[in-house]
Amino acid sequence: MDVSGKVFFITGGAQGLGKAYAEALLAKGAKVFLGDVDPKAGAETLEDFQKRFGEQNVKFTAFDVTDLAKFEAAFQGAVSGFGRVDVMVNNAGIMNEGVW
Ligand SMILES: NC(=O)c1ccc[n+]([C@@H]2O[C@H](COP(=O)([O-])OP(=O)(O)OC[C@H]3O[C@@H](n4cnc5c(N)ncnc54)[C@H](O)[C@@H]3O)[C@@H](O)[C@H]2O)c1
Ligand SMILES: CCCCC[C@H](O)/C=C/C=C\C=C\C=C\[C@@H](O)[C@@H](O)CCCC(=O)O
Repeated sequence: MDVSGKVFFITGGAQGLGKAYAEALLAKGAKVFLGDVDPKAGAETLEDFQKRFGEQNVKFTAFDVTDLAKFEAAFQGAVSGFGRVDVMVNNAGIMNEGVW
């Protein structure tokens, strides 16, 4: 699949699977908006990716996906900044393997 130039909005993108999806997509020429509730991890990931893939190709905003107003503001920011969102990756979530 050719993702070059496509815009991806990835929640929970500061670390783990969301970060890995973002890295793979950026390496293939996509543009990525990262959202995450963790501002420190998000800022670190943003700095790393902007250095490697270009400042204009990746953006980050800290927000909790359960806060609808913040979620909508971030999404509109991504649409305004990149011109559109092509693919939504609803990755943020909680997995409690320890209690299974
Ligand atoms: N890792 C696995 O083996 C596995 C398997 C099945 C499903 N999943 C699912 O995949 C997703 C990612 O898993 P992971 O292993 O990368 O987890 P992870 O904990 O490594 O990363 C999750 C990221 O989401 C962020 N996040 C958590 N709650 C948030 C919220 N309310 N709003 C915004 N950001 C939030 C965290 O800050 C973190 O950066 C989760 O939904 C998880 O349940 C993972
Ligand atoms: C060739 C043009 C390249 C332009 C690149 C441009 O810089 C890309 C920007 C991409 C996304 C920007 C998103 C910004 C989002 C924030 O404004 C938003 O999330 C803030 C929400 C604030 C709030 O109310 O919580």
